[in-house]
Amino acid sequence: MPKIVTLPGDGIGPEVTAAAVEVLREVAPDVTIEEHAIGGGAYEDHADPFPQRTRDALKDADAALLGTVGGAHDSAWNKLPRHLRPESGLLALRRELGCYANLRPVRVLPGLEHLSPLKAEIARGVDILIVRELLGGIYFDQDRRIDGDTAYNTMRYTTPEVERVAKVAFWAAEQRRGRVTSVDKANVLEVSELWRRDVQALRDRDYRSIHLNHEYVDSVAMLVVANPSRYDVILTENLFGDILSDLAAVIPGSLGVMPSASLGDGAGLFEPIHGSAPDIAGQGVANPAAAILSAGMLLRHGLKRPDAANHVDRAVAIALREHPTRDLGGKADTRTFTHAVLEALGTPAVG
Ligand SMILES: NC(=O)c1ccc[n+]([C@@H]2O[C@H](COP(=O)([O-])OP(=O)(O)OC[C@H]3O[C@@H](n4cnc5c(N)ncnc54)[C@H](O)[C@@H]3O)[C@@H](O)[C@H]2O)c1
Ligand SMILES: CC(C)[C@H](C(=O)O)[C@@H](O)C(=O)O
Ligand SMILES: [Mg+2]
Repeated sequence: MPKIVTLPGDGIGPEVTAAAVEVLREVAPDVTIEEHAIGGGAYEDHADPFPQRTRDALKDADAALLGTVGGAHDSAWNKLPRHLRPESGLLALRRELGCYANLRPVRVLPGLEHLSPLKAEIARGVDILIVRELLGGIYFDQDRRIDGDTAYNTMRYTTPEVERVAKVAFWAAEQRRGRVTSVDKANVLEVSELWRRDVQALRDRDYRSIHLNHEYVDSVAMLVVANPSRYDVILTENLFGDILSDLAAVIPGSLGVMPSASLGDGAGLFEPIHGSAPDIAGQGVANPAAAILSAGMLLRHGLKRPDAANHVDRAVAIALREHPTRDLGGKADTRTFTHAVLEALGTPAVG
């Protein structure tokens, strides 16, 4: 029996994870689901944002489903030594699982372009996959410190790190429209120069059927919202991918519909890309679509159950059409939306 570890975390994390778990129980009733602590709450209870008990539970898990971690800007958690902060728990989790490739799909489903603040003709049919490198770059380099009134972080990548995530992007493009745009800042940064060189060399050696081009991150930040249909797969490093994926959430209309899958050496990690949304936490109004779609990605990539995954995607699309949540300009709260998904799961697919 497959085992899934859920890590609800902080803020709206428990609210959206509960919705995703309801959906998982419906479409995969044979799966064992075990809940564990992470983030600020875990620090409060266990003095560690990624407690040993959570690490142990992950050892024999087939996949992990995360909610969100972190507090508001004025939270006392932000004054803790960095390794004890909620976000450090999440970064340690990603490292523990060896999840180096973060897949962040950006899709405007048929008939849902009205949920986008962009013109319908720009949003219609958008289907981008952002492949974000997740274990390297400026996030993880240990050459970092605050030294009086000077602070340092280091962006460093090695060829093996670039190649392993680029392979995932090329593999994904092979299942899609065969195009990869590698995003960097090679006009300024040596790290990007190496990134570009290695991605191009890998394409020329092993993926000659893929159309690869290179663009600068500042330009992509404009083009991805001005003309999103020009992109198929976007491959980029950790920090650029973090920023571009929140920006790309504008296309479908909200961070609340943006799921992700983090893949690598072992069990995958599945999580919405949004944060703990302290401004709405506890009100029961968070959009659980991103968490439910992340459970769908877990079924697809983690448990290799594409039929169940498609079933979930379709149910979420119906619920978004009929009961959009407040972040999308609708009225549905978390409960109403989740009910709508569960109801849609019960109706047979047409066509
Ligand atoms: N993966 C994660 O756990 C993760 C990701 C991003 C931010 N964070 C943390 O979350 C905290 C808050 O960060 P932030 O405010 O910059 O970003 P955020 O993503 O939490 O919120 C940004 C805005 O989007 C809205 N929003 C986000 N998700 C939503 C949803 N599902 N439904 C409706 N509205 C939603 C919020 O209400 C807010 O107005 C910080 O502590 C940050 O470090 C965690
Ligand atoms: C909370 C933070 C560590 C995280 C990141 O920067 O990767 C978040 O912003 C995300 O996008 O998952
Ligand atoms: Mg982010």
